Amino acid sequence: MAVIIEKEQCVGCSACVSACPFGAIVMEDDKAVVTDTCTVCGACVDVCAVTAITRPAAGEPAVDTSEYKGVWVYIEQFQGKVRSVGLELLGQGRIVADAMGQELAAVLIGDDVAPLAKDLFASGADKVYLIEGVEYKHYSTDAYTIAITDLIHTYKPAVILMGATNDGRDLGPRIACRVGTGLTADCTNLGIDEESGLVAWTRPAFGGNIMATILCPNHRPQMGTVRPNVFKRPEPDMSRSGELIRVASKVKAADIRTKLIEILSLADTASCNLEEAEFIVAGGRGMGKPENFALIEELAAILGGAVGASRAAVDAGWKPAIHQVGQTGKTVAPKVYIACGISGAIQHLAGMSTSDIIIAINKDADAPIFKSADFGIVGDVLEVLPILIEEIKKLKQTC
Ligand SMILES: Cc1cc2nc3c(=O)[nH]c(=O)nc-3n(C[C@H](O)[C@H](O)[C@H](O)COP(=O)(O)OP(=O)(O)OC[C@H]3O[C@@H](n4cnc5c(N)ncnc54)[C@H](O)[C@@H]3O)c2cc1C
Repeated sequence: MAVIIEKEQCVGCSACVSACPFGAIVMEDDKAVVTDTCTVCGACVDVCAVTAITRPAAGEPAVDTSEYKGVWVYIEQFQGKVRSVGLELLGQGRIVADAMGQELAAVLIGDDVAPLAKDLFASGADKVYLIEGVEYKHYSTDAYTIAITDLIHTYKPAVILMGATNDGRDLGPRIACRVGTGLTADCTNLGIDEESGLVAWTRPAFGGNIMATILCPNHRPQMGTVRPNVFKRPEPDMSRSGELIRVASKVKAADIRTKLIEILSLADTASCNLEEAEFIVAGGRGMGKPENFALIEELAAILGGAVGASRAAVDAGWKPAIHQVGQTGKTVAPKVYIACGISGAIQHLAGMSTSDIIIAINKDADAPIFKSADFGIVGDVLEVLPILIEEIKKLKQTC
């Protein structure tokens, strides 16, 4: 008996090879392969970030799925402010919970964050599980993993939704491994599978060439990370209230193996903070060369927004991948999205079509982007952008 490696899921990072104390995992064609010397110690399972490795089912206790009830949303907060993705997921979690006939709960962890609970009730939560303590003041993998894993063992939720953010991508797979369930990472949609009543998690697969819908029938909780901006935040109803459940912290200082040295101000990274931005100015191949992105950056800075890029611009090395918007980039939903020299390929639209207002600048009047745009300017982006920048500067002076 050996651990099971799903070759399709394996990303070839070889973390499992390094973690295995018995040398029982080897790389073959850039994929991990397990050999007969595997003792099923689980060291590889713990380090696999994409949950490609599982322990064999034989001998494992069967999960009684009927014991698991309720839909949970992990609420990410930073410096005492709830991140938008948590509220977006509460909105969709409410729909899922209602369809399953179950309660919706928010999991809120931090130092002195209890006042945030009222916003979570207002956004649809029936319950808030609150874990407070100085050890949770800043996110740490160890403290938050221990806290949520313990909460799951105690209260047994049926479903857990997390943002596919840096923190959620760190926490989700780790917790899923600890509680012995599966995780669908980086979902772009979710709903209920009518036949089974299970959560149907949808995510791009095979490099974005197909959309896969994934079910988790045999293990609990059903877990997934969902990209920010996929769902709209629900309108808060401040008359709603719910049950606040305070849970004692079991984390000790010695459990936390990392030390926070410095928090870099968001101002330093504002231009690539696409998921939270209200204004995004994005450039594509039509910008012509990397130097021309200075216009995009200038307009974004004047608007206090972020800089986006199409995959063509990223592939050309004009902008780092962190700026890419689209199916294999970030999903964004700003108030205003200005697409400059971007044709409007379906894979780009997949990441920005829920923006409130889309403005397109393109020299080709037949470019597909105009079909999705609220406002279109047919013209050379290198002529239009300087005029736009000057006019907005003038407007700002008079306001
Ligand atoms: C599996 C897969 C995943 C993908 N994921 C993504 C993704 O996440 N994000 C993404 O963006 N793409 C993605 N793509 C690529 C996508 O299909 C397109 O190739 C890409 O979006 C095109 O980028 P673009 O619009 O900048 O370039 P082009 O399609 O080349 O369009 C350039 C546009 O600029 C206009 N133009 C040229 N010069 C000027 C000028 N001087 N002034 C004004 N307009 C001008 C042209 O008329 C044209 O419309 C993916 C593709 C695949 C197969």
